[in-house]
Amino acid sequence: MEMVAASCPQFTGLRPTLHNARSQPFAQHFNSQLRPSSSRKPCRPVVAMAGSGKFFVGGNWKCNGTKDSITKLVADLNSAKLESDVDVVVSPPFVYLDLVSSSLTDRIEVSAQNSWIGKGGAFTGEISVEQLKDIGCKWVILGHSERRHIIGENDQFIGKKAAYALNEGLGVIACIGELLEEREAGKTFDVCFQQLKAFADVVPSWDNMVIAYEPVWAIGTGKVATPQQAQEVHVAVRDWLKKNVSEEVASKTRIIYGGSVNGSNCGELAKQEDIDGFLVGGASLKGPEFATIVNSVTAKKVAA
Ligand SMILES: O=C(CO)COP(=O)(O)O
Repeated sequence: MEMVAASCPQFTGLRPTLHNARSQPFAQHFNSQLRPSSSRKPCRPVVAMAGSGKFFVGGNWKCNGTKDSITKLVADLNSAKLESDVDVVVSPPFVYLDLVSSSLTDRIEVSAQNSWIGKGGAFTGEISVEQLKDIGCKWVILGHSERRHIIGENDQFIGKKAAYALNEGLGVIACIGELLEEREAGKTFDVCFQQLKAFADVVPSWDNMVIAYEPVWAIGTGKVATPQQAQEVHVAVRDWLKKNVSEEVASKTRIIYGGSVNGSNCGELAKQEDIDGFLVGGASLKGPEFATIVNSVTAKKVAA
Protein backbone atom coordinates (compact mmCIF):
# COMPACT_ATOMS: atom_id res chain seq x y z
CA MET A 1 0.00 0.00 0.00
CA GLU A 2 2.85 2.37 0.75
CA MET A 3 4.19 2.24 -2.77
CA VAL A 4 0.69 2.98 -3.99
CA ALA A 5 0.20 5.83 -1.54
CA ALA A 6 3.41 7.44 -2.64
CA SER A 7 2.75 7.31 -6.32
CA CYS A 8 -0.98 7.21 -6.88
CA PRO A 9 -2.95 10.34 -6.10
CA GLN A 10 -6.16 8.44 -5.55
CA PHE A 11 -4.78 6.72 -2.52
CA THR A 12 -3.51 9.94 -1.01
CA GLY A 13 -6.61 12.09 -1.13
CA LEU A 14 -4.88 14.33 -3.70
CA ARG A 15 -6.85 13.35 -6.73
CA PRO A 16 -6.34 15.20 -9.93
CA THR A 17 -8.45 16.28 -11.32
CA LEU A 18 -24.47 10.18 -13.70
CA HIS A 19 -36.67 8.02 -12.92
CA ASN A 20 -38.71 6.25 -13.55
CA ALA A 21 -41.50 7.91 -11.52
CA ARG A 22 -43.77 4.91 -11.24
CA SER A 23 -45.51 6.62 -8.42
CA GLN A 24 -44.47 9.96 -7.15
CA PRO A 25 -47.33 9.93 -4.64
CA PHE A 26 -45.91 6.65 -3.30
CA ALA A 27 -42.53 8.26 -2.73
CA GLN A 28 -44.14 11.40 -1.36
CA HIS A 29 -46.18 9.37 1.07
CA PHE A 30 -43.06 7.89 2.53
CA ASN A 31 -41.23 11.19 2.60
CA SER A 32 -43.52 12.03 5.46
CA GLN A 33 -42.49 8.84 7.24
CA LEU A 34 -38.89 9.92 7.60
CA ARG A 35 -37.82 11.69 10.70
CA PRO A 36 -36.82 15.32 10.17
CA SER A 37 -33.09 15.67 9.68
CA SER A 38 -32.71 17.52 12.97
CA SER A 39 -33.81 14.44 14.91
CA ARG A 40 -31.66 11.96 13.01
CA LYS A 41 -28.88 10.22 14.79
CA PRO A 42 -25.44 11.09 13.43
CA CYS A 43 -24.13 8.51 11.02
CA ARG A 44 -22.29 5.76 12.87
CA PRO A 45 -19.40 4.44 10.88
CA VAL A 46 -19.77 0.67 10.64
CA VAL A 47 -16.74 0.04 8.50
CA ALA A 48 -13.57 1.80 9.48
CA MET A 49 -12.19 1.60 5.95
CA ALA A 50 -15.02 3.50 4.27
CA GLY A 51 -13.63 6.64 2.70
CA SER A 52 -10.12 5.28 3.02
CA GLY A 53 -9.62 4.94 -0.72
CA LYS A 54 -9.16 1.19 -0.40
CA PHE A 55 -10.04 -0.88 -3.46
CA PHE A 56 -13.62 -2.16 -3.06
CA VAL A 57 -15.11 -5.22 -4.74
CA GLY A 58 -18.74 -6.23 -4.28
CA GLY A 59 -20.48 -9.37 -5.55
CA ASN A 60 -24.15 -8.80 -6.34
CA TRP A 61 -25.70 -12.25 -6.47
CA LYS A 62 -29.08 -10.78 -7.52
CA CYS A 63 -31.96 -13.31 -7.53
CA ASN A 64 -29.71 -16.34 -7.99
CA GLY A 65 -28.80 -19.42 -6.02
CA THR A 66 -30.18 -22.24 -3.93
CA LYS A 67 -29.18 -23.42 -0.47
CA ASP A 68 -26.83 -25.94 -2.09
CA SER A 69 -25.19 -23.60 -4.61
CA ILE A 70 -24.79 -20.84 -2.04
CA THR A 71 -23.25 -23.20 0.51
CA LYS A 72 -20.70 -24.18 -2.15
CA LEU A 73 -20.05 -20.57 -3.13
CA VAL A 74 -19.46 -19.64 0.50
CA ALA A 75 -17.04 -22.57 0.88
CA ASP A 76 -15.15 -21.41 -2.23
CA LEU A 77 -14.97 -17.85 -0.91
CA ASN A 78 -13.85 -19.02 2.51
CA SER A 79 -10.91 -20.85 0.98
CA ALA A 80 -10.01 -18.20 -1.61
CA LYS A 81 -6.77 -16.30 -1.30
CA LEU A 82 -7.71 -12.63 -1.33
CA GLU A 83 -5.34 -9.69 -1.39
CA SER A 84 -5.47 -7.99 1.98
CA ASP A 85 -5.83 -4.40 0.84
CA VAL A 86 -9.29 -4.78 -0.67
CA ASP A 87 -12.70 -4.33 0.92
CA VAL A 88 -14.74 -7.35 -0.16
CA VAL A 89 -18.53 -7.54 0.13
CA VAL A 90 -21.07 -10.08 -1.16
CA SER A 91 -24.77 -9.48 -1.54
CA PRO A 92 -26.93 -12.62 -1.44
CA PRO A 93 -30.70 -12.71 -1.90
CA PHE A 94 -32.55 -11.79 1.31
CA VAL A 95 -33.58 -15.36 2.14
CA TYR A 96 -29.96 -16.51 2.24
CA LEU A 97 -28.49 -13.49 4.04
CA ASP A 98 -28.52 -15.14 7.44
CA LEU A 99 -27.01 -18.36 6.11
CA VAL A 100 -24.23 -16.46 4.36
CA SER A 101 -23.63 -14.06 7.17
CA SER A 102 -23.22 -16.92 9.69
CA SER A 103 -21.04 -19.16 7.51
CA LEU A 104 -18.84 -16.70 5.59
CA THR A 105 -15.38 -15.72 6.72
CA ASP A 106 -15.17 -12.40 8.58
CA ARG A 107 -12.81 -11.29 5.83
CA ILE A 108 -15.83 -10.66 3.60
CA GLU A 109 -18.72 -8.42 4.62
CA VAL A 110 -22.33 -9.00 3.73
CA SER A 111 -24.70 -6.62 1.96
CA ALA A 112 -28.42 -6.63 1.26
CA GLN A 113 -29.71 -5.88 -2.26
CA ASN A 114 -32.38 -3.47 -1.03
CA SER A 115 -33.86 -2.08 2.18
CA TRP A 116 -37.06 -0.41 3.28
CA ILE A 117 -37.25 3.39 3.27
CA GLY A 118 -37.92 3.76 6.97
CA LYS A 119 -38.54 1.89 10.16
CA GLY A 120 -40.17 -1.52 9.78
CA GLY A 121 -43.83 -2.20 10.48
CA ALA A 122 -46.88 -2.92 8.31
CA PHE A 123 -45.06 -3.06 4.96
CA THR A 124 -45.77 -6.50 3.51
CA GLY A 125 -42.82 -7.99 1.66
CA GLU A 126 -40.28 -5.41 2.78
CA ILE A 127 -37.13 -5.87 4.88
CA SER A 128 -36.03 -3.12 7.27
CA VAL A 129 -32.59 -1.73 7.87
CA GLU A 130 -32.96 -2.74 11.53
CA GLN A 131 -33.57 -6.37 10.50
CA LEU A 132 -30.56 -6.31 8.21
CA LYS A 133 -28.33 -5.06 10.99
CA ASP A 134 -29.80 -7.70 13.30
CA ILE A 135 -28.42 -10.49 11.11
CA GLY A 136 -25.00 -8.92 10.64
CA CYS A 137 -25.41 -6.99 7.38
CA LYS A 138 -23.04 -4.08 7.02
CA TRP A 139 -24.07 -2.77 3.60
CA VAL A 140 -27.01 -2.32 1.28
CA ILE A 141 -27.07 -1.84 -2.51
CA LEU A 142 -29.50 0.95 -3.42
CA GLY A 143 -30.53 2.40 -6.78
CA HIS A 144 -29.53 -0.62 -8.82
CA SER A 145 -30.79 -0.21 -12.38
CA GLU A 146 -32.89 -3.36 -12.06
CA ARG A 147 -34.79 -1.71 -9.22
CA ARG A 148 -34.98 1.61 -11.06
CA HIS A 149 -36.11 0.25 -14.41
CA ILE A 150 -37.87 -3.04 -13.64
CA ILE A 151 -39.39 -2.32 -10.24
CA GLY A 152 -39.86 1.40 -10.92
CA GLU A 153 -38.05 3.05 -8.01
CA ASN A 154 -37.42 6.75 -8.64
CA ASP A 155 -34.48 8.96 -7.70
CA GLN A 156 -36.11 10.53 -4.67
CA PHE A 157 -37.35 7.23 -3.24
CA ILE A 158 -33.87 5.75 -3.61
CA GLY A 159 -32.24 8.81 -2.05
CA LYS A 160 -34.46 8.55 0.99
CA LYS A 161 -33.68 4.87 1.38
CA ALA A 162 -29.99 5.75 1.32
CA ALA A 163 -30.43 8.50 3.91
CA TYR A 164 -32.33 6.17 6.23
CA ALA A 165 -29.82 3.33 5.88
CA LEU A 166 -26.84 5.64 6.46
CA ASN A 167 -28.50 7.26 9.47
CA GLU A 168 -29.01 3.82 10.95
CA GLY A 169 -25.39 2.81 10.36
CA LEU A 170 -25.40 0.72 7.20
CA GLY A 171 -22.92 1.41 4.42
CA VAL A 172 -24.58 2.17 1.08
CA ILE A 173 -23.47 1.04 -2.37
CA ALA A 174 -25.26 3.70 -4.40
CA CYS A 175 -25.77 2.73 -8.05
CA ILE A 176 -26.06 5.14 -10.94
CA GLY A 177 -25.89 4.67 -14.69
CA GLU A 178 -27.43 5.45 -18.04
CA LEU A 179 -29.53 3.42 -20.46
CA LEU A 180 -28.21 2.71 -23.95
CA GLU A 181 -30.56 5.25 -25.53
CA GLU A 182 -29.43 7.85 -23.02
CA ARG A 183 -25.79 7.23 -23.91
CA GLU A 184 -26.57 7.35 -27.61
CA ALA A 185 -28.39 10.66 -27.08
CA GLY A 186 -25.30 12.09 -25.37
CA LYS A 187 -27.02 12.22 -21.98
CA THR A 188 -24.75 9.96 -19.97
CA PHE A 189 -23.42 12.68 -17.69
CA ASP A 190 -26.81 14.35 -17.27
CA VAL A 191 -28.41 11.09 -16.17
CA CYS A 192 -25.62 10.20 -13.79
CA PHE A 193 -25.51 13.68 -12.30
CA GLN A 194 -29.27 13.72 -11.74
CA GLN A 195 -29.09 10.36 -9.96
CA LEU A 196 -26.12 11.56 -7.92
CA LYS A 197 -27.91 14.76 -6.94
CA ALA A 198 -30.83 12.77 -5.55
CA PHE A 199 -28.37 11.10 -3.18
CA ALA A 200 -26.44 14.29 -2.43
CA ASP A 201 -29.65 16.19 -1.57
CA VAL A 202 -30.49 13.91 1.34
CA VAL A 203 -27.59 11.82 2.62
CA PRO A 204 -26.25 12.84 6.02
CA SER A 205 -22.65 11.99 5.16
CA TRP A 206 -20.62 10.36 2.40
CA ASP A 207 -18.38 8.49 4.82
CA ASN A 208 -20.08 5.14 4.29
CA MET A 209 -21.09 5.64 0.68
CA VAL A 210 -19.57 3.87 -2.29
CA ILE A 211 -20.76 4.94 -5.73
CA ALA A 212 -21.22 2.19 -8.31
CA TYR A 213 -21.27 3.41 -11.90
CA GLU A 214 -23.16 0.72 -13.81
CA PRO A 215 -24.05 1.61 -17.40
CA VAL A 216 -27.31 -0.27 -17.93
CA TRP A 217 -26.30 -1.39 -21.43
CA ALA A 218 -23.33 -3.24 -19.94
CA ILE A 219 -25.21 -5.11 -17.21
CA GLY A 220 -25.61 -8.80 -17.88
CA THR A 221 -24.96 -8.26 -21.57
CA GLY A 222 -21.33 -9.29 -21.83
CA LYS A 223 -20.78 -5.84 -23.34
CA VAL A 224 -18.36 -4.26 -20.91
CA ALA A 225 -17.59 -0.53 -21.03
CA THR A 226 -14.09 0.06 -22.32
CA PRO A 227 -11.64 1.15 -19.62
CA GLN A 228 -11.65 4.60 -21.25
CA GLN A 229 -15.45 4.85 -21.28
CA ALA A 230 -15.62 3.88 -17.62
CA GLN A 231 -12.75 6.16 -16.63
CA GLU A 232 -14.37 9.10 -18.43
CA VAL A 233 -17.58 8.76 -16.41
CA HIS A 234 -15.74 8.11 -13.14
CA VAL A 235 -13.77 11.33 -13.62
CA ALA A 236 -16.96 13.23 -14.37
CA VAL A 237 -18.64 11.81 -11.26
CA ARG A 238 -15.68 12.77 -9.13
CA ASP A 239 -15.67 16.22 -10.60
CA TRP A 240 -19.39 16.57 -9.88
CA LEU A 241 -18.76 15.59 -6.27
CA LYS A 242 -15.98 18.14 -6.03
CA LYS A 243 -18.17 20.95 -7.33
CA ASN A 244 -21.39 19.98 -5.60
CA VAL A 245 -20.35 18.28 -2.35
CA SER A 246 -16.74 18.91 -1.40
CA GLU A 247 -13.19 18.31 -2.51
CA GLU A 248 -12.70 15.94 0.38
CA VAL A 249 -15.73 13.80 -0.51
CA ALA A 250 -14.62 13.79 -4.15
CA SER A 251 -11.19 12.49 -3.26
CA LYS A 252 -12.25 9.95 -0.64
CA THR A 253 -15.38 8.40 -2.09
CA ARG A 254 -14.80 5.11 -3.87
CA ILE A 255 -16.28 5.04 -7.37
CA ILE A 256 -16.54 1.46 -8.54
CA TYR A 257 -17.53 0.10 -11.94
CA GLY A 258 -20.18 -2.54 -12.68
CA GLY A 259 -21.34 -4.13 -15.93
CA SER A 260 -20.01 -7.45 -17.33
CA VAL A 261 -16.85 -7.37 -15.24
CA ASN A 262 -15.12 -10.73 -15.32
CA GLY A 263 -11.82 -12.40 -14.57
CA SER A 264 -10.42 -11.43 -17.98
CA ASN A 265 -11.34 -7.74 -18.25
CA CYS A 266 -10.93 -6.68 -14.60
CA GLY A 267 -7.18 -6.05 -14.82
CA GLU A 268 -7.38 -3.44 -17.58
CA LEU A 269 -10.33 -1.73 -15.91
CA ALA A 270 -8.58 -1.72 -12.52
CA LYS A 271 -5.60 0.13 -13.99
CA GLN A 272 -7.74 3.18 -14.63
CA GLU A 273 -6.94 5.86 -12.16
CA ASP A 274 -10.49 6.62 -11.08
CA ILE A 275 -11.79 3.05 -10.97
CA ASP A 276 -11.66 2.15 -7.28
CA GLY A 277 -13.10 -1.33 -7.57
CA PHE A 278 -16.05 -3.24 -9.00
CA LEU A 279 -19.63 -4.29 -8.46
CA VAL A 280 -19.84 -7.70 -10.07
CA GLY A 281 -22.98 -9.61 -11.07
CA GLY A 282 -22.70 -12.92 -12.95
CA ALA A 283 -18.99 -13.47 -12.34
CA SER A 284 -19.47 -13.11 -8.58
CA LEU A 285 -21.39 -16.42 -8.58
CA LYS A 286 -18.13 -18.25 -9.27
CA GLY A 287 -15.82 -18.14 -6.26
CA PRO A 288 -12.46 -18.48 -8.05
CA GLU A 289 -13.38 -15.87 -10.72
CA PHE A 290 -14.64 -13.47 -8.07
CA ALA A 291 -11.32 -13.91 -6.24
CA THR A 292 -9.48 -13.05 -9.46
CA ILE A 293 -11.52 -9.83 -9.68
CA VAL A 294 -10.78 -8.96 -6.05
CA ASN A 295 -7.11 -9.56 -6.68
CA SER A 296 -7.06 -7.26 -9.72
CA VAL A 297 -5.97 -4.66 -7.19
CA THR A 298 -2.47 -5.89 -8.02
CA ALA A 299 -2.89 -4.58 -11.61
CA LYS A 300 -3.78 -1.22 -10.09
CA LYS A 301 -0.64 -1.21 -7.98
CA VAL A 302 1.53 -2.04 -10.98
CA ALA A 303 -0.14 0.72 -13.03
CA ALA A 304 0.51 3.19 -10.25
O1 LIG B 1 -25.54 -5.37 -12.17
C1 LIG B 1 -24.36 -5.67 -11.93
C2 LIG B 1 -23.80 -5.61 -10.57
O2 LIG B 1 -24.65 -4.96 -9.70
C3 LIG B 1 -23.48 -6.18 -13.01
O3 LIG B 1 -23.98 -7.39 -13.46
P1 LIG B 1 -23.07 -8.25 -14.49
O4 LIG B 1 -21.69 -8.29 -13.89
O5 LIG B 1 -23.74 -9.62 -14.52
O6 LIG B 1 -23.12 -7.53 -15.78
